[in-house]
Amino acid sequence: MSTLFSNGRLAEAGPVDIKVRDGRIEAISAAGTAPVQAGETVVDLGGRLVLPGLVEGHIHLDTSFYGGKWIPHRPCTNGFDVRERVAFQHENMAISEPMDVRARKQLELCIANGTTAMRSHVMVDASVGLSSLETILTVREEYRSLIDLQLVAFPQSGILTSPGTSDLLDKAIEFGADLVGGLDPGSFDRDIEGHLAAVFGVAARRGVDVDIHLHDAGLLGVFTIEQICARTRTLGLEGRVAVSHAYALGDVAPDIAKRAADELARSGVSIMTNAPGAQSFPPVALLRAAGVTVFSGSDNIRDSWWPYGDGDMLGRAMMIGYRSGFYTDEELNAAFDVVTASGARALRLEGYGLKIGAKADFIVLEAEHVAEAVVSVPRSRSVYKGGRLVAQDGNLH
Ligand SMILES: Nc1ccnc(=O)[nH]1
Repeated sequence: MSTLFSNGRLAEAGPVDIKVRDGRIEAISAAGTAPVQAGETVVDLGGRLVLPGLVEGHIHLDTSFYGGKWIPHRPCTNGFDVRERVAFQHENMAISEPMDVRARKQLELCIANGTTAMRSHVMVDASVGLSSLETILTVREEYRSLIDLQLVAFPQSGILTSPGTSDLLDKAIEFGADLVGGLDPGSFDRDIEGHLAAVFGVAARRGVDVDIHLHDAGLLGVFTIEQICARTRTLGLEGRVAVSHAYALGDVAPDIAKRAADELARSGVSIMTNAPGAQSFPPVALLRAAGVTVFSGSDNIRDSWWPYGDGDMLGRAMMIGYRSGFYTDEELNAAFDVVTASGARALRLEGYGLKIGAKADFIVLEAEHVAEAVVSVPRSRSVYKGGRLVAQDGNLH
């Protein structure tokens, strides 16, 4: 089965025809030159810009209440406190719609905005066991043709301070999770080496990648990053480990951030940031210049952590650029890279990009070029997954 997408515009190559067969890009040629085969479907892209599918690299499908009733945000009582936020999360989940209903709504929002690949953290701890993972695995199956979804077994209640979690993380991988996660080894479990030994133990035993939540500020956070880098290199996991949030990199003096960036680059450890509200956040340009893969995600969409989030990774690129002070075309292109090619590298996506042999996952919208798309965030888009139209102008097809 083949489709010819005629008269599209690639960011770097001008007007093109894109031939798609069995979900993959078979050929890209100058517009008007591709021969139309008998029985082939032709889709005229009308000169619009064709961009690769957006990569949602960090989301919590199990804990959002997007699409359900509005639950007002509760601030922490004494400054940002992960333990307190997790307690609020438990309370709110108890009064929300069923998890599968909420997860579907969130997935559909993201797909409609052009996300074609996603990494979601799913709570695995003594309180919920593997039940959240079981639900999200079922939902993943339903949406298999619309989105590629990786799941991280995420110890939201710590590992050492939540007895049984270490074994649960291991079981979660057997059960279908793709990666193992972690959470603030220093401030939450108060035992950096013990926590990391558990996380990397699962990674080594099960042969899975790692993605660790690290909200810890300042030098505690930087020290934790150094320990994560050391373990990554010891196990030869370069390119397979991510630190999410890494607020600390935005707290410390530039020379300390630069040294950490060099360590991250040499260890092949990527950094995820969502350009979070009032939190300090990693210096994206400095990290990229050092060779660190920086990727992004919505993180929380309408949940106990904050009321924001719309599942639009192009809008997220704008926020990253805005908070980073990115103004030049080169900088705006860098913000776009964070939500596309860098995301694909961090997630180790197979067949990503607008090239021959890649999956035909792309979005089509009205913009002169990438830089303009990042600042204008056009709402009107067509989203193609494996060459099939899956969403149009914010609605699933
Ligand atoms: N940003 C976060 C969302 C959910 N859980 C966390 O630990 N952190």
